[in-house]
This record gives sequence, structure tokens and C-alpha cells, in this order.
Amino acid sequence: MRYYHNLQMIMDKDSDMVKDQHQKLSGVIKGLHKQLRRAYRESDGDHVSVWERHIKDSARMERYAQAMHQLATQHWSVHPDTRIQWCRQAALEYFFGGGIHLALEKDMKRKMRQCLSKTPTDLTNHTLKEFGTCTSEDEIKNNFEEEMQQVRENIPAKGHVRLLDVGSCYNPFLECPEFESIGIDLSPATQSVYQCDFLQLELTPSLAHPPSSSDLNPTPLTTALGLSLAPQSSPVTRLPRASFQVVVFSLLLEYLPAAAQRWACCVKAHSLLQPHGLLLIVTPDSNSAYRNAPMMKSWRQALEHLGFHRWKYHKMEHVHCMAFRKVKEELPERFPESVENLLYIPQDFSDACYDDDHLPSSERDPHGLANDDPEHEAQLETFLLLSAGELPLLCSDEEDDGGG
Ligand SMILES: C[S@@+](CC[C@H](N)C(=O)[O-])C[C@H]1O[C@@H](n2cnc3c(N)ncnc32)[C@H](O)[C@@H]1O
Repeated sequence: MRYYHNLQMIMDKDSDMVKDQHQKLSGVIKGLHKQLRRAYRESDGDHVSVWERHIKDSARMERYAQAMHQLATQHWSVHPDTRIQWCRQAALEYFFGGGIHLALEKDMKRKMRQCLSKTPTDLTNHTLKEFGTCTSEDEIKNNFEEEMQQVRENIPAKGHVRLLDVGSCYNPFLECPEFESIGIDLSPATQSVYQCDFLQLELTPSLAHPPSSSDLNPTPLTTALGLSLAPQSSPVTRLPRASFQVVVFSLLLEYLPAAAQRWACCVKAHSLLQPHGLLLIVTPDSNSAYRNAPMMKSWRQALEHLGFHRWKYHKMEHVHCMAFRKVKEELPERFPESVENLLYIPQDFSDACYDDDHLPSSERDPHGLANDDPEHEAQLETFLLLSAGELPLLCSDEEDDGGG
């Protein structure tokens, strides 16, 4: 009896220590996000200078990287790594489970409905641009068959799905055999991740001969992209357009304090993707599916302006998971004014989350452990604290095009 009592005490103590450490680690994450947002707010919108100062603080970014790595691999590893698994499953369903085919078929039917419901005089410049000169059902079907054939030829072989994980930290997709995963991060936590500031990444013209999926022995992606074999020590400063089939932003966008920076990342992702490629976005939110539904709708609109179509959406307990497919090859020439503001996060509007001047400054409180957050500031934090454990499906958007 006494033995079990002692064992219980040891276990309680252990569990307190784990909780304590968990809180410290999530404090490092939370502290950095908060400091960045505060700096941005005080800069009067000058996100460029804020970012320049931020990326000089390599010691702080390294602390963050280690904390994130530890949280993800030690504290959350007791549960399946669901955000990563969700991304993996989405990409597999899309490329190998008929997802892409269904999505294109839906596009074709939509075009057919819209195009055929118009009389020739209704076909304004806009609709002509959108639907070409298709005026008959047969023509639309033929175009679809041609496009489908091209898509089939370009579907990557398993093992060669080219995936760019932005803000990768520890390259979790390296363990997925279906992908050729390139992880990039401001401050890599592991050797396999390339150092890269995605905001400053230059885009070069597409490769004349992109690594081919029909090729039995395609050139390794790193070779094709001219990347070094020593990732961490070799910053990536440029990448060719249209060289990836999947781009992942897992817990990336909310790190960036300005909506304009989030927008810049999405624009870049569009350029880096091949036609019909997938942009996978995971963002924290421990509220119910409906609480931030307007924000998700707004993000969707932003991405649609860029030429993406939302294919799949799941609200899990602590995160929103979204898959957008690239449906237009070229970016539009113009965007609506202030379109970037569509990519807002609740903290953008909240004065309260900066209302902590009475607390030690982040310099004096380098781990951001002060427990001062108002509720809405707590999305990532709750996610971090509750861990990405079991993330049951709470909501899936039936209106999306085929992804369930
Ligand atoms: C919350 S962590 C997410 C890590 C990982 N993706 C995951 O889901 O566990 C955010 C990561 O984004 C990285 N990051 C932020 N801005 C970046 C940028 N402009 N370029 C590259 N990485 C960036 C940070 O260094 C950090 O490692």
C-alpha cells in the first residue's frame, strides 16, 4: 500500500515537473510572438524595420527554435502529431486518392453550368476571360479531358512529392516517405533544416527541366534546386518558381506580426507551387469552430484573390487545418486595396494584449513567462499548453471542392 502511495507521489511530482517545463517552453514561444507584435504596434506600421531588428536577434530565435522543437517532439509526442499527419493525409488524398481528379471534375461542371447558362451577350469580357471561348458542352468536356491528361502525367510518384515546409523548425515531414521534403526556417532547430528567411527569399525563373515524376530516377530535389548538402550552415536565399507540389505553413502565419507579411508569404507560396499544387495552412485556435469562422472566411477570400481554391478544411480541437489548391497559374495583375488585411489574426486588433507595460519588459522577462494574457491572446498559447494531443474533428466544410 505504502509502495503505491509513494509511487503515486513520484508520479505526481513528475507530472508537475513536466507541466512546469511545458509552461516554460510555451512561455518562450509566447514571449517572442508578443514582443514582435508589440514592436510592430509601436513602429506605426513599419514592419520592415521591425523584422530587420528581429532577425538580428539570433540568440532569441535560437532559444525559440529549441523550445519549439522540444515541445513538439517531447511534450506532444505522446500523442500522434496530428497537424503533421493531417497535412500528410491531405496531400496523399489529393495526389493519390482521387482528390485532384474530383476537384477538376467539379471545376468542369461549375464552368459548364456558368458558361452554358449565359447567352452570348452575357459573355462579358470577364466571363470570356474566365471560361475562354467555351460555348458548348463538348468543348468544355474536351478541355477537361486534356487538362486531366496533363495533370495525370504530372502527378508525382510516391516518394517524390516535392514539399516545402516553411517555418519547419525540425523538418517533421522528413519522416514521411511519400515526400521529398525541404524544410526552411529563420532559425533551424535541426541539421536537416535550411536556414532561410521566407520573407526575403528571392524567386528565380522556373527550372527548364523540373525534376520529373514520370522519370523512374528523378534528380533529387536538392540537386535540382542547387541546394547545398549541408542545410543548416547554408542559407537558402533563392528558389525557382513552380518547383513544389506542396507548400506547408504549419503555425507560421501567426508568428508574423503584420498582415502584409502573411500576405507576402501566401503570394510567394503561390509562385513556388506548380499548377494544381497544394498550400497547406495550419493555424492555432482552441475556440469552437464557429467563434473565428469569420476569420477563416476572410483568409479564404484572401487566398481566392491569389488564385487558390479551398479544397479541404477541418477544425480540430486546437487548430484550423486548410488545404488550398492553386487553380490559376498566374497571379492577377491587380488586387483589391488593402487585400492583405483579410489575413488578420485576432491579436492584430487587440490593444489589450499589449497592455502589459506594468509587467517587466521582455528584456527583463526574456522568457515571456508573465501570466498576463487576455483570453483572445491565448490561441497559440492554449494550443501549446493543452498540446496538440488528440485533435478530434469538430467541423469540416462541406462546400469545399471535394476534400471533405
Ligand atoms: C510555431 S513554429 C512552427 C514550427 C513547425 N512548423 C510546427 O508546426 O511545429 C514557427 C516557425 O516559423 C519560423 N519562421 C517565422 N518566420 C519565418 C520566416 N520569415 N521564414 C522562415 N521561417 C520563419 C520560426 O522560426 C519558427 O520556427
